[in-house]
Amino acid sequence: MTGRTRDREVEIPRLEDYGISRTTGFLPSGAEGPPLQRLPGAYFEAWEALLDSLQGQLLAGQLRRRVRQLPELAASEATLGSGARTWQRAYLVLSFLAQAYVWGKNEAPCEVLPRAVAVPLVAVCRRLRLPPIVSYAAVELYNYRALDTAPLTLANLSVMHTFSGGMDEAWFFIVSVAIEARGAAALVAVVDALAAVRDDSHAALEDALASLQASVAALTALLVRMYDKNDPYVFFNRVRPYMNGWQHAEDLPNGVLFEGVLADAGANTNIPNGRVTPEGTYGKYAGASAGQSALIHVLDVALGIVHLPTANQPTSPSSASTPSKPVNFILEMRNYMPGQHSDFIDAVANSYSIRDYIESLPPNKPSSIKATTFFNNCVQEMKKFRSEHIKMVSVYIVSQANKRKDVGNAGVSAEVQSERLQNGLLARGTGGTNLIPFLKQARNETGDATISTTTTTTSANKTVTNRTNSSSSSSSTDV
Ligand code: HEM
Repeated sequence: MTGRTRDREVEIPRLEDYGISRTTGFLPSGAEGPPLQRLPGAYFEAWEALLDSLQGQLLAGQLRRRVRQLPELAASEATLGSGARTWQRAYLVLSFLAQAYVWGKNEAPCEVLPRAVAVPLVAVCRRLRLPPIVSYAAVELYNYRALDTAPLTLANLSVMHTFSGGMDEAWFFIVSVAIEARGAAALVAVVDALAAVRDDSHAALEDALASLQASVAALTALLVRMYDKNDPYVFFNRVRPYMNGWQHAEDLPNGVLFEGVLADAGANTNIPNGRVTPEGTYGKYAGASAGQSALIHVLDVALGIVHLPTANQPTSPSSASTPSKPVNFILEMRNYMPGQHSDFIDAVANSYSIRDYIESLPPNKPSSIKATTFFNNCVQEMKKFRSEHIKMVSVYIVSQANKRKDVGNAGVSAEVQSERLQNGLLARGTGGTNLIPFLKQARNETGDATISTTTTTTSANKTVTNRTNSSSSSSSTDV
């Protein structure tokens, strides 16, 4: 051990300790198997049967009535057992029913979630350490099914549930699942890179970073496959409404009342965070977003990419002169991941800093420059991923929002309309973010993690400790 590589031993997280697979990453697999396609036994049949007919019930305008008629079933170890898959399946079923209930189909949203769904949903979410609303885990991680025994690629994936019943929505989910599966190799590379830092092994570090770069490039290649089978009009008008939450929803200003969820249950962090009433507790939660993918967070943390709170932006026309409080959307999304997965992000953050290690290498040595180049290649790939993602958001959200007739008020110039859209009217993100400026900030912050090859080190005897997130950051919004 040399002082240059570390000043004290820190832990390198083991994937298996966090329920993460070396082949499927954050997607459930392994000894407990893939996600359950149905809860076992007859007890939960009423939930499953209603989910089976979700689209039909929504179209007939009957879903809400049917939810109100559900029996009050208990979600506990006595009914769900102790294995993770039953709890994950219960979360998927209940969060889909809740989401469909609240938004309906071309109906006004409903503010009160009946106790037959609200109470078990909160119980299940407490167990999984998730908020009681549909999330990336529900629509992606716990929702996939392999068509065959082959690896989880786009050619072998299917999803079990959608809200619209359409193929565009299925493809929207499938692309993310394929990204998660391909991301498994990136997670392995991150852990290998941390071990290489511990061992002060340049060769191992270069191997790990090369693998990481290739993986991130593959994620971007998968991302752009979105265009193949997800039509932007269908996505914007038929799919995206069901991804919405009720943290900043104009038509649900109080959030949603979780009927039967009472104050004492609120001690836990995942419980509705709003007003308590005799009927239940109000909660305000963001909707489902791939910003909740732990994979991207791990890559950011491993590369020393730091995301700052989003710069002040007005959140609605009426508040145009009163900027909103800055929010760190990306950090907040860690509350919307299964607890084990956000624990893993923390464990990577608390392990060695790959970036600090490379910055501490002796300057101008070919080996230092080589390691820096491998590292920067990874950062550049992450930046490319975010650039492609911004283009995609422009196609799927900004352009679609621009086409909506009600955006173009007479007398408002096209320029002002466009600016309004960009600043978060119809183009507001699922989680209520001011969309494009926020995404550009995240992309620019990614670039900030680049290490200069001319100033590879600050001092030859600098020690590498656990992560300090030393990257400088900008909130510039150049395109
Ligand atoms: C039609 C395709 C997509 C659209 C329209 C879209 C839209 C959005 C929007 C609106 C946001 C802002 C946050 C929010 O409020 O939700 C966001 C964030 C994000 N999305 Fe997507 N997204 C798409 C596909 C994906 C995919 C497939 C991934 C990768 C798994 C992804 C990864 C992310 C990440 C990591 C963020 C957080 C911001 C960042 O870290 O740069 N998105 N996306």
